[in-house]
Amino acid sequence: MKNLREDAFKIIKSSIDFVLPEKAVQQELEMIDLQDNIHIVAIGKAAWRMAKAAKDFLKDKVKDGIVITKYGHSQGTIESLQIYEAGHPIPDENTIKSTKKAIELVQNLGQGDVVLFLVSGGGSALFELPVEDVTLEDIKNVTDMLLKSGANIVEINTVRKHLSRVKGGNFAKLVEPAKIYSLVLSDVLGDRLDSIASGPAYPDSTTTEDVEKIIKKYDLQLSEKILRALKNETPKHLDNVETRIIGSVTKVCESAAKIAQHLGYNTMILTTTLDCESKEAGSFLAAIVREEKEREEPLNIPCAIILGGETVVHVRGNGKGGRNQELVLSAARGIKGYQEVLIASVGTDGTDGPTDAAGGIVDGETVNRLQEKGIDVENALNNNDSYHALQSVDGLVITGPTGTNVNDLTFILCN
Ligand SMILES: Nc1ncnc2c1ncn2[C@@H]1O[C@H](COP(=O)(O)OP(=O)(O)OP(=O)(O)O)[C@@H](O)[C@H]1O
Ligand SMILES: O=C(O)[C@H](O)CO
Ligand SMILES: [Mg+2]
Repeated sequence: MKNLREDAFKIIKSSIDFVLPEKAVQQELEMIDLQDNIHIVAIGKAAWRMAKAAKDFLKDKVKDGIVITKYGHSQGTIESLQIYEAGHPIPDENTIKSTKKAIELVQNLGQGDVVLFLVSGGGSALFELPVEDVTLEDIKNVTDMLLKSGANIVEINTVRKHLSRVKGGNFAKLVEPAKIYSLVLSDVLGDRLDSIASGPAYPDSTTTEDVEKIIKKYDLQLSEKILRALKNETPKHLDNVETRIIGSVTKVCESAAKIAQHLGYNTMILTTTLDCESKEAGSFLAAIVREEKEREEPLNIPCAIILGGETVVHVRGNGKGGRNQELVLSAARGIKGYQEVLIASVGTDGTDGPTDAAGGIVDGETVNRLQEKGIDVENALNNNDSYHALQSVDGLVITGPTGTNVNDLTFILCN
């Protein structure tokens, strides 16, 4: 007899453990021949763990460095490094303050110096100094607007890059003539290096014309001042950068599949590039569950069907939630009444939207339980209030910050 819920938590925990940054950072550093006097700059939700791994491996070769991560994501001091925490997903004063410190650290370096740049998702909010005339308040407003617009992360970052002195390759320019080795933990589908954390040390493939298209597509209401600032073009060529990807959503899907197999499920990775609306992904997953229960297709049961990616939410209500929570709540509608089924979805960083949950988990009883509590699923979805709905039926997955960030893992278990 399988306990699907227990198995789901095992799959979540073990597959996230598998993509923690330590091993990946070390393996990569073993292959690069770095001299002494290394300067570390680490940004993103996984910055602390990446920097700690680098310092533990390189030891006294590290001269100095700086870590900029989200509030609650650092785990103490690291010798020779300054540690900062800042606002995410909306940048704040500490974002600007710590970014200035990072610039101070690198701007007077010479040709023989090396910056080890450790990049992870979340970096866009945590590493920012706006172009002239644009204020932190402006950046906050534009970020909020973009995050709620339904634009995907590549589009969001296309706009952000053109308002920044560090994004879109501009940081690499500030580091010149020193060299940058960049190790990247990818949370962008397709691992687009100029999008991950808005590519501070990668030649930017997006242009001011792309920005204009995005503004039109999402009907973004921007002031004259911002529109003028968005005419800044980003660097298209960089000579001082070498970049390597050390982890991605594919890896977390592969490890989830391995664990599910080990737990006795027939297993399939359906996609590693799920990118539609969260609610629609939920409906689609429910349809797959029904197919399994009615016809045992595409896999014989017990089965685990695994998806990786990053769905999007058009936030229209004023509730609390995240894309993973919204996905499973939507899915709950389509699996109502089915026994021995489960759908889970989590952000591998441990935070889904502006909530303390990593994601959510639902089964065939979820909708009935919500009804008993007097909660209407459609209302909750319309108000983007998946967090409170799931909370009332023990449907939240809470891991705390995990120290990694390789996008979202979603899976179905059927027995
Ligand atoms: N009430 C809500 N319900 C559903 N989704 C929401 C809600 N409020 C915000 N969001 C979504 O949460 C997202 C931001 O949260 P989160 O930290 O999970 O993003 P992220 O993409 O993982 O961040 P990063 O990519 O910078 O690591 C926004 O894109 C927004 O669409
Ligand atoms: O920080 C960001 O821009 C996103 O997490 C994508 O990397
Ligand atoms: Mg992310």
